[in-house]
Amino acid sequence: MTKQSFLIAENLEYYALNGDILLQGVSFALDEGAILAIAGPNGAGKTTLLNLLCGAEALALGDVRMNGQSLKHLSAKERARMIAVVSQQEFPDGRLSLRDYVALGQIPIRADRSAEDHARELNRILDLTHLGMLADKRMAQLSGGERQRAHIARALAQNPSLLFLDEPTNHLDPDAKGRMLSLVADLGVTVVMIVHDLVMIPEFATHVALMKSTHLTGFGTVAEVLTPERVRETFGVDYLCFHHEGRVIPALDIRRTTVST
Ligand SMILES: Nc1ncnc2c1ncn2[C@@H]1O[C@H](COP(=O)(O)OP(=O)(O)OP(=O)(O)O)[C@@H](O)[C@H]1O
Repeated sequence: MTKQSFLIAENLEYYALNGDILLQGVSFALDEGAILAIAGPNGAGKTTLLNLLCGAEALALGDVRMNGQSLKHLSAKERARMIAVVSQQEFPDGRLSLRDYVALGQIPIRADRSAEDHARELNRILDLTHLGMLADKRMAQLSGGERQRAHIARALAQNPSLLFLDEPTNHLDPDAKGRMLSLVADLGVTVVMIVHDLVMIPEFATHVALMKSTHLTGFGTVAEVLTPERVRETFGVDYLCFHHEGRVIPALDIRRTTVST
């Protein structure tokens, strides 16, 4: 018997209320522990796809299966024990302390551990995300980058087996960006994230889903999908690869746009 993929998307379709197609014919299979970067031009349908995969929006057609179970048959409680999501629309109560905000992530798994174990795990996550020193600050007092790290820490506190992130490096400076993506890549959980910065993808992702105008233009390993030809076809910019100290360093020539998106 062949091993079943951990996350399976089968012919996903989604429509706006006025009937416009927002997503069509999206199918892929991802193994456990893979890090999938979803990339594509603005308006391609990346957030729509992420929302369907995590169950935030109901599918018009198709199915999403996680660990063999259809998302349609999972209760909200079962989903919360499996999936954590950091969207672009996180508006926490500014009066909450950072520590209390991150602890909200532990609610779905509260019964799994003792209060002491939860407190210990919370401190570990605050350290891991370099937020320990800020734990008593109120959410309203944090900078944009600190708040973004807090959202990710809250998601980690949920101890998910599948983590969905919509542009996780938003507001982060280059050093914090690198540290956050390394952290996410080393978690050992399956991750699906929208990434705008193409040059980050080879450093942290194992797989790429390229999107354009409501559908996938490529799905596969980074080496298979992130090629100069496909990037030019999808984004209309030149994707260059430099060799430096035994590594391939990608770059975008954004002044050489070739097609409109
Ligand atoms: N509820 C909705 N009703 C109508 N149109 C929608 C709705 N949600 C999204 N759209 C449209 O669907 C398209 C895809 O939106 P989506 O947010 O998925 O794109 P995206 O690839 O995430 O874009 P960006 O990179 O700009 O965040 C856009 O043209 C958007 O205007």
